[in-house]
Amino acid sequence: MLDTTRPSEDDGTITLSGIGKSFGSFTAIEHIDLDIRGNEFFTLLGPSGCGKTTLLRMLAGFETPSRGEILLNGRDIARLAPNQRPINTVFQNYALFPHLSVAENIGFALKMRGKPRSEIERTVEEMLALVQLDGRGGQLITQLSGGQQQRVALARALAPRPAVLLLDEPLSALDQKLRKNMQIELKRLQKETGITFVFVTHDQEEALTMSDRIAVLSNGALRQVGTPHEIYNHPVDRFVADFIGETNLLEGRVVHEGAGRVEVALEGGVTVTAQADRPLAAGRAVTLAVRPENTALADPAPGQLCGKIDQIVYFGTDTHFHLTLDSGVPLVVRRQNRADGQMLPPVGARVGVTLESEATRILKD
Ligand SMILES: Nc1ncnc2c1ncn2[C@@H]1O[C@H](COP(=O)(O)OP(=O)(O)OP(=O)(O)O)[C@@H](O)[C@H]1O
Repeated sequence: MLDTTRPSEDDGTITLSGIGKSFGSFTAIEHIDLDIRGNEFFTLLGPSGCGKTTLLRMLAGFETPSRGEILLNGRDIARLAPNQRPINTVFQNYALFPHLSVAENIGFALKMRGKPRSEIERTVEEMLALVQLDGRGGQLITQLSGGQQQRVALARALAPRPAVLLLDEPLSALDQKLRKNMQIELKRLQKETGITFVFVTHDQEEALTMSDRIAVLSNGALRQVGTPHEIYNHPVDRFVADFIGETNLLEGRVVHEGAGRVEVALEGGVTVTAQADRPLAAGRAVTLAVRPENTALADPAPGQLCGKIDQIVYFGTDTHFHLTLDSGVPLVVRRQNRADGQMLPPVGARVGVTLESEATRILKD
């Protein structure tokens, strides 16, 4: 139904070059170069205060960059007013008009633009179907649940068919279950409409599930841009490794010069194999990152990482063992639960730990 109006491949392409934003003497955004592709579900992810909202507000036009260019489909839009940009925003609090009906809310922008009544009605019907609220057009906003209001907010933002939809933590007011449903729903809407979505969240799990690509920000700077798989499995530095999912960090020194598979002597003297994406000199101090799911418990043996179990946390699908290694460093081992009543070592037990060398990475710094 929407295919006739589907944007073309290069529609909704955003290029940020040298973008920065200062508030007085405070620099909220350092210097950002970033390409967001047309038809992409792109997520800005980072802790509170890292500059996500400021970046989104510059895309929307609510904030003017202190420096740099914002190109949309090759055209500089950095100094255009919000309503002159083919960009719409869905806010955290929906910002719906409570005194208008669902249909009037969805058709609002079209009416303001003086579109003919028949066109508005047709688009509103299409949008209601798209967000699965068929037949609800006549209801008042106050008669809807939180999740339904969120759908109306989405439909209203999509109705003028913007090239880009900005979403600022749009799911944070919803309870956990509804939030999961809306994540799937948003992803479907993005694929169905072909509109570029730029999504802001501080929730790493949400970012990993929904995005085509993710930009991880901290302190107003980009740390890494990549697919969820790249960000999760190949974090470039300690910040990204620590922020995305749970990660064990271990300090050590390179035993022999090399790249690719490298031997690292850990604190405490045990040697393990890890992946390096650049040549490293012998003796160089490095940090290793390994996910709990890429470690396993073993019988303690000489020359192997060993430690004591401090705590066991059961999660249904898996169990987390919190250990203190003999070197004093903490480490979490995740073990998938099986239905066969496996014997698990108890708290206080001394155990060995193995690391999957393919999944143990040497970080940049
Ligand atoms: N108008 C402003 N004047 C001064 N400082 C501001 C202004 N807007 C934002 N900042 C500062 O810029 C930094 C980035 O804020 P921003 O709202 O972009 O962060 P965020 O990553 O979206 O955080 P959150 O997840 O908490 O919303 C913060 O330190 C904030 O205090």
